[in-house]
Amino acid sequence: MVAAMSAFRQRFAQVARQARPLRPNGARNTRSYASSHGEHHEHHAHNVEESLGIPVYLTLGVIPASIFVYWISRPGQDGELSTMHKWFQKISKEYGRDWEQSNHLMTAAIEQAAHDRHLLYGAPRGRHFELTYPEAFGHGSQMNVPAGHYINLDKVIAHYQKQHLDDEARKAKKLAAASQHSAPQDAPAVRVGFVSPAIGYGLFAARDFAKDEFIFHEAPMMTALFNEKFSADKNLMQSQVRSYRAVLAGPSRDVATVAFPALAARTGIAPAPFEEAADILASPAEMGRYLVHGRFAGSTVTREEYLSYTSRLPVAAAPSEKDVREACLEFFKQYAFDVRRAARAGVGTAAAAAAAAVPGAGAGAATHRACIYLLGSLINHCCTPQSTGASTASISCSGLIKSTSTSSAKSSSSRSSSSSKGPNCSWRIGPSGLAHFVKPRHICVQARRAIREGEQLTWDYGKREKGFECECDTCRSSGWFGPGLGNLGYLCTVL
Ligand SMILES: C[S@@+](CC[C@H](N)C(=O)[O-])C[C@H]1O[C@@H](n2cnc3c(N)ncnc32)[C@H](O)[C@@H]1O
Repeated sequence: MVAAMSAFRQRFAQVARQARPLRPNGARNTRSYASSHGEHHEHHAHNVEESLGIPVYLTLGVIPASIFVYWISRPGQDGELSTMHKWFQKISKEYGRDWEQSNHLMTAAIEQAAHDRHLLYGAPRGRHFELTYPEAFGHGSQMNVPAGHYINLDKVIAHYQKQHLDDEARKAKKLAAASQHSAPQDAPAVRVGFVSPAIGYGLFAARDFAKDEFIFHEAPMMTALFNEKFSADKNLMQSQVRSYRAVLAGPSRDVATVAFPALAARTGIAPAPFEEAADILASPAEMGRYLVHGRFAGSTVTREEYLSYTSRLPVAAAPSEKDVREACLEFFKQYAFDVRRAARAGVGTAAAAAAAAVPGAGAGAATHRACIYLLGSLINHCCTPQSTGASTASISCSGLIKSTSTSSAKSSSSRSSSSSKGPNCSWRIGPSGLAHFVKPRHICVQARRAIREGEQLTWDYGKREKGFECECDTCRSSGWFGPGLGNLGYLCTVL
C-alpha cells in the first residue's frame, strides 16, 4: 500500500510538472546542444504520453470492489443471511454432497474388494487335476518307489472309464435327437398361392407339419452384395444388377420373371400371359428347381388373381441402366436374406432382413452377401404378437403401436392364444445346430408350431421399411382398426 501511494505521488508530481507552462527561451539557464542549427530555432519539449500505471488503476478498482464485497457480506433485514454467506453455503453443500458420495462409493468398493479377497483366500483349493492324456498316469516322482512297485490306479481308471461311457451316452442321445430333426422329407411340402393384389404371392403348406419339422431346404437363386443399411452404393447395385442379369440369361429366366413379375416389369419385361405363367407356377421342375429337400406341390393361383396382380404393374418401355439398378436395389431390400446375419443368429427369427430398409442410410454399414430364394423369398411377413402386457394391439415389430385400452379378460385371452398366432415358420441359413444337412447359403424352413395343410407359411421379417402397411393376420386380428376394418392394414412406421 505504501509502495502504491509513493508511486502515485511520483506520478502525480510528474504530471503536474508537465502541466506547468513553458518558460520563455531567454529565461532558460541551460544550454541545449541537441541541434546543430543553433539557438535561433524554437525548441519544443517532447510530448511524452505516460499512463498512470497499473497500480493506480488497481488502487482505484479496489474501492468499488470493497464496496461490492461489503454489500454482499451484509446480513439482510431481519437477520437474513448475507448473499455471500448463502453462496458459500450452497457451494459447500454441493461439494459436501459429492464428497460424501464419492467417499461412500470408495468405502463400498474397498469393502467389496476386501470381501472378495477373503472369499478367494477362504475358498477350498481344488485338490484334483484333470489328466489330459493316459500316459500322465505314469508320471510322478520315482522317489521312495521301489523298483517294480506302482501305485494302484484301479480307482482312477474306473473314474475315467465311467466318464468316457457317460460322454458316449450323451453323444448317442444327441444323435438320436438329431435324427428326429432330420432333413425335410422328400415329400410334397409347399405350393404357391395368391394372397391379395397388394401382397402378391405367398407360400402355403402342401401337407400337415409337426412343430419343429423342417419343411424345405433350398439353394439360393441369386446372390449379390448387400449393405445392411441398403445404401445405394454403386458397386453394390452393379453386383445386384449383374446377378439378376445372370438369372435372366440362364435357364431360370422364365420362372424368375413369373415369380417376381414386379421386378421384371420395372426392367422392361412384360408379365407372361396367364396360360404360360400358370404352367410355370405349377411346375415342380420350374418353381422347385432350387429345392434340395422337400417337393414343390404346384400352384393355386387363378387367372383372376394373376391378372389382378400383373395388370397393375407398369412395364417400363425402355428402362435406363439407372432404372434397372434402382429396381434391383428395391428388390433386394424387400426380398433378400442377409446371409451373414442370419448365419450368426442361427435359427432366424428377427435377424434376417427380408425387408429391412433403413432410409437414407449412408456409408459405414458392413457390406456382405445376401441371397434371393425362389420359394423362400415368396414367404410373407407376419408380426409376432406380444405375449405379455395388457394390450391386444401391441406387437413385437413396433414400439409405435400404442396400447389400446382393453379389458383384462380380453388381454388374457390374447395371451393364451398367442402361441397359435404370429409367424408359423422360422429359417436358418447354412449348417447350424441340428440342421447340419443345410449347405452354406442355403435356406432351410422350419415349422415353429404345428401347421395344417393349406395354411400360409409366414415368418417375422424383423425390421421393416418405414411406412410398410402390414396386412398380416396378427395385425388384422389385433382389432387395431376395429372389427371389420382389419383389411386396411396398419401403418408400421418402425425404422
Ligand atoms: C419377401 S416378399 C414376399 C413375397 C411377395 N408377396 C411377392 O409376391 O413377391 C415381401 C413383399 O411382400 C409383401 N408383403 C409381405 N408380407 C406382407 C404383409 N404382412 N403385409 C403387407 N405386405 C406384405 C410386401 O410387398 C413385401 O415387400
